[in-house]
Amino acid sequence: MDPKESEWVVQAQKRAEEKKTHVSFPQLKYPSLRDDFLRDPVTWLTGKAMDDGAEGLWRVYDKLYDFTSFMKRHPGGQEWLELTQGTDITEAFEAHHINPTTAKLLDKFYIRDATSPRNSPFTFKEDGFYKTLKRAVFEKLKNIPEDVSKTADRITDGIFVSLLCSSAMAAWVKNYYAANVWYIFASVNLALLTVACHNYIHRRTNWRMYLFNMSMWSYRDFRVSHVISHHLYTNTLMDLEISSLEPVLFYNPRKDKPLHGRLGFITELFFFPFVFLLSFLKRFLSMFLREGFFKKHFCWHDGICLLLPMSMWVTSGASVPHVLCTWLWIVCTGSLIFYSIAVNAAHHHPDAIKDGDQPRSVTPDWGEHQVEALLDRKDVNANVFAVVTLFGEHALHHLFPTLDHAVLRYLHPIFLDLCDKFQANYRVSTQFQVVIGQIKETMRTEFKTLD
Ligand code: HEM
Repeated sequence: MDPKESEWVVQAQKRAEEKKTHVSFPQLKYPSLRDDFLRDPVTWLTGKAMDDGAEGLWRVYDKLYDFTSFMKRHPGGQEWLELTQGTDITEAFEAHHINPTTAKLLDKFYIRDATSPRNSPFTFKEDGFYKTLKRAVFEKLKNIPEDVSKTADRITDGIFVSLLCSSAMAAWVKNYYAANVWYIFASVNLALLTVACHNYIHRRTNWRMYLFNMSMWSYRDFRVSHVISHHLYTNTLMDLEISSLEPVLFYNPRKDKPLHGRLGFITELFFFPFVFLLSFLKRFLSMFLREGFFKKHFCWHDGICLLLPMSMWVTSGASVPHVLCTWLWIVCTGSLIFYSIAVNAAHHHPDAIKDGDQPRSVTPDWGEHQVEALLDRKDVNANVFAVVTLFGEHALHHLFPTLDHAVLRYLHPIFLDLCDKFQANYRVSTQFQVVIGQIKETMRTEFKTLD
């Protein structure tokens, strides 16, 4: 039986302090290496492998598979299987394959049964919300015109060209005020390009995902911290995006240190402008602290960020120090804009469930949990440009991350129908309300009960 409201708060507080289990899902142990100093993708994957019982193979539900021979042939790209070896990929497998025939391939690679229970609270029942929705979406996709996704491609390419032109102008013009206007415009372009490229990182290998690295971030790191972690274990203790922000005090979902919540809003302001730079520096720090890290985790595409200062230098003819200085300003301001968009997108709101809050079930349907862990914004969803550049259509994007953002609007009728039928807790708000909610959430110091 669910504990009463007052009992929940006491129990949850105790669990948060002990750090032996999740707070909302006490059947799961506290994630290994979660509080490691670096909290980077490598630590996260290592900790997950320690907890998942995959024995160096890949785990899907309670079976272990060896996909080594399949990795190079995987239609979604080798990288997905390379990154997840040794872990439980049930959520990743379910969320990334809409075609029901994909599951039939698993048998070919079966090795043995797992010996420990799954380290995840989520379920995927055949007659549950997510699987029912997935079947309906698979049928619906057959009737959506193929060129719909070209809109997002055009928007992304346009922003990329605009970034190259505006950053070159920022370095070229001599007038102080004109240079500032171009630099701010370039920063906005960089932030919007980073968000737009996120649309491509979730999918099979494609060239636009590499443009994400123009920000100095790594799309490969993001595939772990965002795609495999945040998207699949949203707002739980296994959500790396949340845990990696905790040390900078901006946000403390566990509310076990209330002061963090209050300081959060102030520290955000100091932290946001440097996020791209900090993540770049953190990768270098990891390189020195981890044996073999460079070989395994640095790739040619980590150099893509240098294309921006190089193109500015070539096209503007300005001096190298001037180009570098302008570029750093663009990167820092772009970072501030990107983070302002990201934290005000969907999840950081008192109405979105987080670890510590009382769940409706300790073994929820995965899709229902996704819907509970976010709020959609109707004003953003009304416009395709806003959807692509402001993390719009957030609920459907979480549920079907491989679908182009521009396609998602066609799925609304069946999604709303099934939310109704399964009484999924889907909420729609406005961008303004979500910003206000984000500020309230940063100051929240209480666990939420079912009431
Ligand atoms: C970490 C786990 C995995 C991730 C993140 C992943 C990701 C992806 C992605 C992003 C796509 C492209 C989807 C699209 O363009 O619509 C894809 C396609 C595909 N993947 Fe995976 N995958 C994973 C594991 C597997 C496994 C274990 C198998 C087979 C046993 C598999 C078989 C396939 C197949 C057959 C397709 C093509 C599906 C289609 O086009 O309908 N994947 N995968």
